[in-house]
Amino acid sequence: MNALTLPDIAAQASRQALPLDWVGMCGIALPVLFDGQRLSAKADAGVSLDDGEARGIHMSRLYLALEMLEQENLSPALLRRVLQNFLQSHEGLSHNAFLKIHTELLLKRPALISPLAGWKTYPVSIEASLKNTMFHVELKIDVPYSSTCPCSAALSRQLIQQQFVDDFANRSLQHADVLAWLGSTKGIVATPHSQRSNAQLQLRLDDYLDDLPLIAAINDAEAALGTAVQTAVKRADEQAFALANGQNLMFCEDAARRLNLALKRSPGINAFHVRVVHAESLHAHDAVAESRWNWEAA
Ligand SMILES: Nc1nc2c(ncn2[C@@H]2O[C@H](COP(=O)(O)OP(=O)(O)OP(=O)(O)O)[C@@H](O)[C@H]2O)c(=O)[nH]1
Repeated sequence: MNALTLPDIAAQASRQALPLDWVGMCGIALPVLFDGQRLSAKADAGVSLDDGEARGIHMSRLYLALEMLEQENLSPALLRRVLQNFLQSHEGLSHNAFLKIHTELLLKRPALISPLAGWKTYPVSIEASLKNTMFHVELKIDVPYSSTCPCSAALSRQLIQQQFVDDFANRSLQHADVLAWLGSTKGIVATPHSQRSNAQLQLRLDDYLDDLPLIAAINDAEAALGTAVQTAVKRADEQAFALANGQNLMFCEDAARRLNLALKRSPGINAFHVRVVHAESLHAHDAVAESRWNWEAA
């Protein structure tokens, strides 16, 4: 076979001269480093195709630039360098570059009482863009937690009171009888419904941060919500969790307001959009609340 020059279709002129907003690849598998951990990730890498005459971009150049992510901890500076590389390798074709990395953070969390700990995953997306030299980073983080309905708790308390009236009407109260009653199923004749819930945080970062504040944002969100889902659990931990939930009744509106206040105080965040989803055990549908701060569509 002759040594032929390989045809380069991307370099041909486009039949329809038209710029494109985003061209690239989605779902590229790659390992990334964060906080010393190697994580399995999927990347979407793209550029704008501003030269409407050009047939296509050079996908392989974007793909190869992602190698920069393998050896260095994820940081705003590293993301910016990758995006700069996208643009340098598409000089004359593209003004804007985009990179989205989706991964799962693995954090070790202590039990509430026992000296145990276990791992929890947090789905995370890091979206970086370089548009006409303007660099932006946005984080998306899912934080699971537990919520107990305050309305259901009040209705349950009323039923417990009613049961007490039924069982103790016209009787002199004896401490031992009341104590035994409280320890029986009649003492908790109704239980409020509670649910595994999810806070979806979208955070726009200050421009010149050294680090991605992923762990700080998760910690701040969990502290604000109060009843993060647990990892290793012994009975003492479960009892402490039951108490924490009983002292932390919340509607989805309460959760969204708490997150709003907490994230405004969280360093490095200059805008956010929060969506909380309570996967109700009362209904087959969810209760949802959203809150935004400094947030306009990008
Ligand atoms: N632009 C573009 N390339 C595609 C698409 N689907 C697959 N490719 C392939 O991506 C491969 C890599 O493209 P390039 O980066 O242009 O490869 P190359 O010409 O060998 O690399 P350079 O010499 O650096 O331009 C090519 O073989 C393309 O056919 C597509 O929809 N658009």
